[in-house]
Order: sequence, then structure tokens, then C-alpha cells
Amino acid sequence: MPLNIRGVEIYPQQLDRPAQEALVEELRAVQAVAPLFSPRTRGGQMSVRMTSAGKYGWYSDGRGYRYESTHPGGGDWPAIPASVLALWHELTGLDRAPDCCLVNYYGDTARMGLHQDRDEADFSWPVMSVSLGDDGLFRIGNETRGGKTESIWLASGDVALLTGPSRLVHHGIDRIRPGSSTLLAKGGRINLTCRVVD
Ligand SMILES: O=C(O)CCC(=O)C(=O)O
Ligand SMILES: [Fe+2]
Repeated sequence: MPLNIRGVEIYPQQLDRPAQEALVEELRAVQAVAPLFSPRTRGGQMSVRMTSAGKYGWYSDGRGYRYESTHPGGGDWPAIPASVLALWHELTGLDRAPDCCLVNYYGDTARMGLHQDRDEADFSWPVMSVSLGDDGLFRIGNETRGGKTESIWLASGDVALLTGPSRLVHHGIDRIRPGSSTLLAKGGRINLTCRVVD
């Protein structure tokens, strides 16, 4: 049974250490094809670096947020790792695969402000988020801006599902806890976010 925090389903330690290590290897292959980049937003440079796998990649620049079918350096996005697809089908119970697996990399001082995931066409599909590496302080708010929030430390191997009424809740990462995990040789935190886009 997952934890339920403001409708977000949290599966603590869904991936054991060997599964996390195998996934990090798969992500190394993704980054070799599609290197991390630092997106710009209207508010400035993001502190999180990112890339994507799948049919689309999430992208942002001075023109706003959107999905793109190619990497900013040119070329298709690599395929979503098989283990991530298997986890998606297992936890969501869906036959439909996600169109995008966003790969977020948080260095020691990176954060992500409160936001909704709403660049997709149909919000009835869930969003699946996988944490790897250092702990991240995940803040969960409401569908509307403002109001009460609750925070939970997400550890390496934890998976969160934004599903049903929690699909559009505001959420963000206030900070990570540098040095809290030995999974990533260079430290930091990786978060994978899988979404159906079309
Ligand atoms: O890093 C996280 O756990 C959340 C990432 C996120 O919310 C996003 O990429 O939209
Ligand atoms: Fe998000």
C-alpha cells in the first residue's frame, strides 16, 4: 500500500539498490545520446539540468514551456529505459506507455519551485516520478495556487504517482540533502518524470 499525501501516492523503496544501480546505467546511455542541458524560463536559468527520453522531451526557453520531438542539440530523444516502462505499467496498471521520460539532475544547490505539470493534452493520465541518489524535499500543495502544503523527503528508490485528483496539484523540490546517498558517483539527485503527452 502506498502512502497518500494530499492524494499523491508515494511508494517508498519501490526500487531496491540493485534495481537503482541498473537504472543509473541505463540513464548513462540516455545521457550519452542526449546530454543534460540547462533550460531557461522567463524567470531565468533553471538550477536543475535536464534531458529526456521517449517520443518527446520537455523543453523551455524564453518562449515558454513545451514538448519538443528533438534534443536542443539536434537528433531524436533516446528510447525510455525498459525498466522505467515496466515500472510505469506495474504501478499505473495502464497499457498505454508514456510519451516522455524527463530526466532531472539536481546538483547540491538545485531546486524546483512549486508548479503544476500541465503541458500535456489530457490530465486524466497519471504522472510517475522516480527518485535516485540524494534525498529531495518534495513539497505538495493544492490544485489552486497557495494554501497549505505538506513536505516529504523522497529517498533513492522512492516512486510517486500524481494520479486522479492529485494529477494537477502544485509540487516542487525545496532542496536536496547533499551526501545522503552513495548511489551516484558524483553525488546529487536524479528524478525521472514519466508523462503521457499527446
Ligand atoms: O524532482 C522531482 O521530484 C519533481 C520534478 C518535477 O516536478 C518535474 O519535473 O515536473
Ligand atoms: Fe512537476
